[in-house]
Amino acid sequence: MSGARSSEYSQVSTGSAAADAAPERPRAAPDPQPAPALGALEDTARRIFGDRLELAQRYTEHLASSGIVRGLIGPREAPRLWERHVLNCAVVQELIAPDARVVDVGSGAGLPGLCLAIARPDLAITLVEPLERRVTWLEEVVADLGLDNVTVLRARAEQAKGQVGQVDVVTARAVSALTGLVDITLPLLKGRGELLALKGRSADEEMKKASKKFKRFGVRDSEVITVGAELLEEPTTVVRLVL
Ligand SMILES: C[S@@+](CC[C@H](N)C(=O)[O-])C[C@H]1O[C@@H](n2cnc3c(N)ncnc32)[C@H](O)[C@@H]1O
Repeated sequence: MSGARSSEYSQVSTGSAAADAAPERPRAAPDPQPAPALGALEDTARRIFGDRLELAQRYTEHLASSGIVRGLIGPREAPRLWERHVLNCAVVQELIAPDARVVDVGSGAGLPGLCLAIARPDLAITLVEPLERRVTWLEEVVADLGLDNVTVLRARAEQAKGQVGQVDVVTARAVSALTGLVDITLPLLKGRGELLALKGRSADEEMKKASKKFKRFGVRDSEVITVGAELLEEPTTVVRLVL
């Protein structure tokens, strides 16, 4: 594409913790940014990632450099990659059972899928992402980090059912409002498992609107959970639907 290279910055749903990451369309590719130093967050990050923290740092460097240059994340996100994105996503690990098979729908720059794969090498994670440019970036990062528990699948969620096998948990962040998200994610569970949708302040309202569809999909239990409150200034809100 000429001059005005099309850019696909990570867009986030209204009211989410990362709501300020609104899409932008600059005329030229933005400059790479230095990965933000952990600083005061180092202890927290060590508690979340343990001895995998160096891998998380390398991932954050990818986000700040090629992730920004190639339009997967907005340049204004660079200074707050840790608290708004990487740590905020990684704390969701506490909701996932050991050795679970996880599908992250609409992974974009690997949020939350890559954060979970780094924090939890026991998980088998498939990143489902339709856009080629994002898939290429994800494959490069997965190879560089040596994450052998990750598969990258170029597909829309609606097409992925036959390709992902049995799934225990589907994750999604900033892909769609819950009422649309249930349509594209719950079929992947084939009648058994959980959706963990990372949401913001709109979680309760989204749950209310989507609840009309729950019976149709066999949702047995639903709740809005806050995770990471003891670790993060701004904890993560998760909608959990159990089939
Ligand atoms: C706003 S981005 C969010 C990316 C990442 N989850 C995050 O939180 O930064 C939405 C992503 O969902 C992907 N997407 C949109 N519709 C999808 C679908 N039907 N199935 C799978 N992915 C989809 C887009 O290509 C994009 O990468």
